[in-house]
Amino acid sequence: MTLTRDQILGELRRIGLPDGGDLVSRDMVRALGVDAGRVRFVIEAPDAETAGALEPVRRAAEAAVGALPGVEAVSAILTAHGPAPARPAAGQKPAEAPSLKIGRHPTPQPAGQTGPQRVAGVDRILAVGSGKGGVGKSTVASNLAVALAREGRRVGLLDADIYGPSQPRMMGVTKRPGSPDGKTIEPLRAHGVTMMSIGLMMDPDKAVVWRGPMLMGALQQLIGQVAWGELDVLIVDLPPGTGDIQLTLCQRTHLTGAIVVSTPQDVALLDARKAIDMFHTLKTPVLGLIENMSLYICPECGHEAHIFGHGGVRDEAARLDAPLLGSLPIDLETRLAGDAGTPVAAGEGPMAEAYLKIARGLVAGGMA
Ligand SMILES: Nc1ncnc2c1ncn2[C@@H]1O[C@H](COP(=O)(O)OP(=O)(O)OP(=O)(O)O)[C@@H](O)[C@H]1O
Repeated sequence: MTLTRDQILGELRRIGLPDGGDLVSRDMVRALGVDAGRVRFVIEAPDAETAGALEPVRRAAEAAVGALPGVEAVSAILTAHGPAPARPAAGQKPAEAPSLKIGRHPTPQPAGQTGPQRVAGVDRILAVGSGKGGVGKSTVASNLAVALAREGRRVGLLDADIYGPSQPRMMGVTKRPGSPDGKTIEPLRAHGVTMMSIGLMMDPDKAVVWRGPMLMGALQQLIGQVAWGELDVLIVDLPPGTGDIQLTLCQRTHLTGAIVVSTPQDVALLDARKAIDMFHTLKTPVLGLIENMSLYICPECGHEAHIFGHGGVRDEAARLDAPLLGSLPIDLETRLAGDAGTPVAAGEGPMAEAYLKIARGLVAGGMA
């Protein structure tokens, strides 16, 4: 019998909390992943103090899920996401989550401000782009963010992929961000990364039909209104291609540079070249290329197959005189981990190592 999420949530519903309710009714379970007999989930406490008191609950949750038939291993991680937002005083209306009002137009640059601006408290901003969709740009962005956080950097991740925001799923975050003061948006925290996605502000069932100026307004809000805090690096996951978002970001925000992700396939490379040309035109330095889905290693026999071609990204990097920052194989665990909300870089193994290596390279090069 295959294990289901519902079975696991059923067990977790039986784990009571010291101050009433249970793990599920209090919405504390995040990133629940079931992979064959292996179950992973995160228990998210509102603050460090509560998390400290919940260790017996975590152990009880692990034991209860571990006792289900078919479960081979359970890993429950307890996290705390900073101090809880201030409670409204008696009689005061609770602060509403801010809305990124669709249709809002970008504000013009204040008089005297020309060219790309820095974001207060943020040392570096790296844009992760691609020419073609589906090459793994968001996967690379989330894993790099997590790997950099594991290297001790203070990392932010902004999902600016307006048409297909995937960071909430990949980072295992579903909560709507709050705004205690009604002006700034409180970002969320996951896997050591401060994150915000346009996807968390929108109705997931509604298709987005925004025109350029609305997109620019939304991007401006995400960068300027989110309380990012002090960051060593903010990673921006761009939509694929060369559209309004890329243009606005490069023209309005001071970027350290761009990283372009591509598969070795010719059609992907052709589009990657267009993205690189756009960054050059916008005077955004291209810091390097990352080859994703570079090869497939058969888990049964170890045979290596170059499904999307071979060497194309390396050649392109050489042509551009830009570094090849890393080559990442097609890897089932990467896909499963992304779908389950815990990027593969948060765990152990060759893929986590590969991402850590890229992260160390960026830190050593002063880019992150
Ligand atoms: N190295 C990899 N091995 C296996 N699967 C991968 C790898 N990289 C990405 N994927 C999977 O490929 C799919 C597409 O990845 P992702 O969403 O990161 O691409 P993208 O370039 O951001 O796409 P889009 O721009 O269209 O949002 C996802 O299901 C992801 O888990």
